[in-house]
Amino acid sequence: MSSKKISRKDIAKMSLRDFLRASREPYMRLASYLKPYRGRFLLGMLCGALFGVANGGLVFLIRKVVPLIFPDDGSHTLKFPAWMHLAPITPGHATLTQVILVSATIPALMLVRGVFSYSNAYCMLWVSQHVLDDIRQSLFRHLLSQSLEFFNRAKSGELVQTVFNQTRVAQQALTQIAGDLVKQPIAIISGLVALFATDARFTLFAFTVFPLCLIPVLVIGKKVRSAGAKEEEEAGQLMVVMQEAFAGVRVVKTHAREEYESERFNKANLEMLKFAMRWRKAQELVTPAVETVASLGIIAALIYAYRFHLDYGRFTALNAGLVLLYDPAKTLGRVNILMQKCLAATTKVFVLIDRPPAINDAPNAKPLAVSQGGIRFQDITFTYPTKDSIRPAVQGLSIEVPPGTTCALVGATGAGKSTLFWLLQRLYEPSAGRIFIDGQNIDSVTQSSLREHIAMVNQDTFLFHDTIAANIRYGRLDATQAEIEEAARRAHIHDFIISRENGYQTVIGDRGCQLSGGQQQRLCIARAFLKDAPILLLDEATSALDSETEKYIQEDLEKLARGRTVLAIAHRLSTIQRADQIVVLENGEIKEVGTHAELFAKSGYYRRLYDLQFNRHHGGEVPLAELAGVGVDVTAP
Ligand SMILES: Nc1ncnc2c1ncn2[C@@H]1O[C@H](COP(=O)(O)OP(=O)(O)OP(=O)(O)O)[C@@H](O)[C@H]1O
Repeated sequence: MSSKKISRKDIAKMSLRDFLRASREPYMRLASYLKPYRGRFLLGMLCGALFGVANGGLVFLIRKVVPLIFPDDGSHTLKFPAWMHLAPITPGHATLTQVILVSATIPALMLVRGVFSYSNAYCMLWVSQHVLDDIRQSLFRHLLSQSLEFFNRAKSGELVQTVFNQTRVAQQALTQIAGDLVKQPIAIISGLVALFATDARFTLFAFTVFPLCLIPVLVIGKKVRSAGAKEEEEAGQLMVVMQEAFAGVRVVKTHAREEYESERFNKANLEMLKFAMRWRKAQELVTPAVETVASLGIIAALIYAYRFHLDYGRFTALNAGLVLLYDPAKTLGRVNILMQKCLAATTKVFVLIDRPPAINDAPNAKPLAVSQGGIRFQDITFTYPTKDSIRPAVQGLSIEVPPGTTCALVGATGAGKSTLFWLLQRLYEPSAGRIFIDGQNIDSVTQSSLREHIAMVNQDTFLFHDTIAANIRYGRLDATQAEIEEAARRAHIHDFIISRENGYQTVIGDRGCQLSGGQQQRLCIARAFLKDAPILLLDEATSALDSETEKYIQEDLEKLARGRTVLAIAHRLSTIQRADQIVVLENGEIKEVGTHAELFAKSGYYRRLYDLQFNRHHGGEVPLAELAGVGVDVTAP
């Protein structure tokens, strides 16, 4: 089933009937989430219905009890069923005990009605929280299954808003509306039955006014549709601003842009406030408008009582009935408004849930079986699926990396080196060509098994706001503490960890911000040691670490690379010199392939890179990227 996206403009233009028709599909989808909880949901509905019936019962009861106190209103002796063994009560001659006993039935029925109301609310809340949990989970899981391309385009703040907030609004739609649509109409019907049974003519007379009460609901309802949807949209924008400011707080601070960010936040906040106010104002207007129109009914009732000499007991019961009808009628009026707001949220949630992931496992996909770890790129061409991609990031590229060897990728910035990493992990699909690992086409194996066999250490380390142990364990979730410590030892970070007061249980802050750059990289290396994958993707750091740390990390990486098939984006000549094969890339195509000695002897592009380094620096190692990327035209003869 798919959800067609309905724009705000469409919603604003729709008539109520069209709107209800369009909104049926998301509600049917929502209702399908109720299936596992239908027992409790139905119980909640039943309690709601019994609450409604109790409403009418109260009118009957008042009608019976009040005349006992007022003897001259023409009512008859109150007789009880024989099995109750109670003496009849004659109006005006009831004893105090009898009055107390009979009057006590009103609070007793109120209590029963209250229990039904509470049980209804409790069941609906319970069901709604579980439904919310399920919708959130399936949405979150589904979002994570989307390709990298999806996340490149999506604003993470908006995603957070949809997963957290829109699902909540959708859940309210389901339970509050489903609950009220049964409870309130039954309360109204039972109230009406009691009113008609008490005095049909009075009820008809009073209800000449009732249809008028619907007018404000319909008029105002139309106005709030767009405001409700727009408020949700603006809330998404607010989340985007917040998320970016917090995630990029270092950039914000180092540029002293706190004021600027506050302004952005303020602007988004005011926009949201504008629509929130519009929505709330309309919602709040419904009640007084309905009440004002309904008060006209009082005139009708009083005229009727005067004209037809209504007795006091009957008059009290009828008025109680009208009062008891008011709340359900008001709630039903609000349900209409709530439905309008919920539709936008529900549609948004299902549009995301229905979005198929760009990359799926083949129907008969098997787990990848790696015996040696040989990699082969065969005639690969790939263009990023963005509107402004004018040329392929990688074109007609073939590379063979024999098992257990290291292949260094060299080239200027934007040459396509990282793209090869993403393609090998099947985070993007090439438009032409195939990639094999140990002879198995990677699109014929499961994505999870493929990624289990590949470890990646890159310069853009990401650590979670969690303990050191948990961050290392991310490499292999079933690792024991001893294995985690062993990995940390091999990455030369164990001593540092145990020197901390809480050792492996030290929490390292957002993105590991309480650690230095070198420590963060070592944790990532430890993670890769723990993963122990046969294929290693290595993106060497270009960021300035002090030379000693750099040297140690280089040693750690060499140790990590031993016995594995390595594809390395090499920024250091020492790595390149040791590589079994160097692939020099330019604009997504292979320029040269060979060992360091072969390429050096060729006097080509690679030789220029090399010479440039030594001519400028007279020895000492500097990152190749510095030459290839930043301001140095390595292609110049
Ligand atoms: N997500 C993306 N969407 C669109 N184009 C992209 C995307 N990522 C990279 N590109 C483009 O693809 C080309 C190759 O990029 P890639 O990241 O592979 O280069 P690189 O050689 O790794 O560069 P660097 O050394 O600077 O990291 C570049 O022109 C880049 O602009």
